Amino acid sequence: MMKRIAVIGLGTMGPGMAQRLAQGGLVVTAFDTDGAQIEKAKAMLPLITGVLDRLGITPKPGGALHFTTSLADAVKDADLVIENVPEKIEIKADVYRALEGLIASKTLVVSDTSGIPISKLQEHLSHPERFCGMHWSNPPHIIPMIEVISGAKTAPETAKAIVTLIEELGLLPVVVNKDVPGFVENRILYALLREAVDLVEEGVIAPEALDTCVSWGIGYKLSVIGPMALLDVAGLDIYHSVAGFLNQELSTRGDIAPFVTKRVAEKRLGLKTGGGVYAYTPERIKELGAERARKLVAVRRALEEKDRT
Ligand SMILES: NC(=O)c1ccc[n+]([C@@H]2O[C@H](COP(=O)([O-])OP(=O)(O)OC[C@H]3O[C@@H](n4cnc5c(N)ncnc54)[C@H](O)[C@@H]3O)[C@@H](O)[C@H]2O)c1
Ligand SMILES: Cc1ncc(CO)c(C(=O)O)c1O
Repeated sequence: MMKRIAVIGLGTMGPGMAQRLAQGGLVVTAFDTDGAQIEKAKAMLPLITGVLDRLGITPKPGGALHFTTSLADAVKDADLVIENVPEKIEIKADVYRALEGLIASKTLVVSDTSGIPISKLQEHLSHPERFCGMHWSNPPHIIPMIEVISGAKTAPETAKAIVTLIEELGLLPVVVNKDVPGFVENRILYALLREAVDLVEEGVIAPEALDTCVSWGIGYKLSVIGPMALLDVAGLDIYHSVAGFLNQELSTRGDIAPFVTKRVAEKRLGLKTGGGVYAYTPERIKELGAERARKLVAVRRALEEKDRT
C-alpha cells in the first residue's frame, strides 16, 4: 500500500491532484521550482477542498499535503513520484535525471503527460521498468477517470500498482493497451477540437454556438452513453451510411489552424492571460471557475447515481 507521494510541478494540474491524493489518505509533498506556484496552490486549496466536500469525498485519516522548495525533501521516502511539469520532453527529462540520485530504485515514477509516448520518456530513466503514464484530466480533483499507460519497458507490476492506487482512491483507472501518442482521451479530444476550430475558422459557426451545439448535444449525450454504445443506439447502419460520405469531408489537417497559432503568437492563451477564444475579466474568471465546478459536481453526482430499482 502506497503511503508517501511526491508531486513534482504544481501549475494547473498539481494543486487539485495533490489535494485529491491527500484526501485519499496519502502523505503528499508537492514541489515546484517557482515559489509563486506554491503560493498559488495554497490559495486554491479552500476552493478545491470545498468541491471535494460537495462530491462527498471525506478526508481519510493519515492524509496530509505539504509544500516544499526542495526536490530532495519532496521525494524523501516517497513510494511514488508524480511528474507534472510542462509538456516538453527536455523539461521532463531534466526532472528524471534530477530524481536519479534522490530516490530508491523501487520508487515508482509516473508522468501526467497529455500524450508524449511513455516509451519515449523512458529513454531518460535509468530504471524505466518503474515508470508509466498516469494521465489525469483537468480539473483533476473532479474528473475521476485516469489513464494508465505502460511504455515498452514498464514492468507489469508498475502499471498494476498505479491501477490499484487509483481504485483505492475510488477513482476510475482506464488501462490503455498501446503506447500511442495522445493515448485515448486526448486523441478523441484533439480530433474533436481540430474539427471544432476548423468549423469556426471556416465561418460555419460562431464559437458560442458551437459550444452550445456540442455541450447540449453530443457532449451531453456522451456523458451518459459512451461512443461505442452510441453506435448501437444510433444503429451501425446509420453510422455506415453517414460515415460513407462524411468521413472524407472531416478535417485531416496535420498542422495547427491559424485560429490557434495567431492567438498563441499574440499570447492570447485563454483564462491564463485573460483572453483567448473569449475575453475574460478577473471577476468573470472567478465566477466561471465556481459555476463550472458546481455544475461538474452536479453532473458527476447524477452520473454516479445508481440505477433506480
Ligand atoms: N492543463 C491540462 O489540462 C492538463 C491535463 C492533464 C495533463 N496535463 C499534463 O500535465 C503536465 C503539467 O500540465 P499543467 O497544465 O499543470 O502545466 P503548467 O505549465 O500549468 O504547470 C507546470 C508547473 O511545473 C513547474 N515546473 C517547471 N519546471 C519544473 C521543474 N524542473 N521542477 C518542478 N516544477 C517545475 C512550473 O513552475 C509550473 O508550475 C503536462 O505534461 C500536461 O500536458 C495537463
Ligand atoms: C485542451 C486539453 N489538452 C489536454 C488535456 C489533458 O491532457 C485537456 C483536459 O484534461 O481537459 C485539455 O482540455
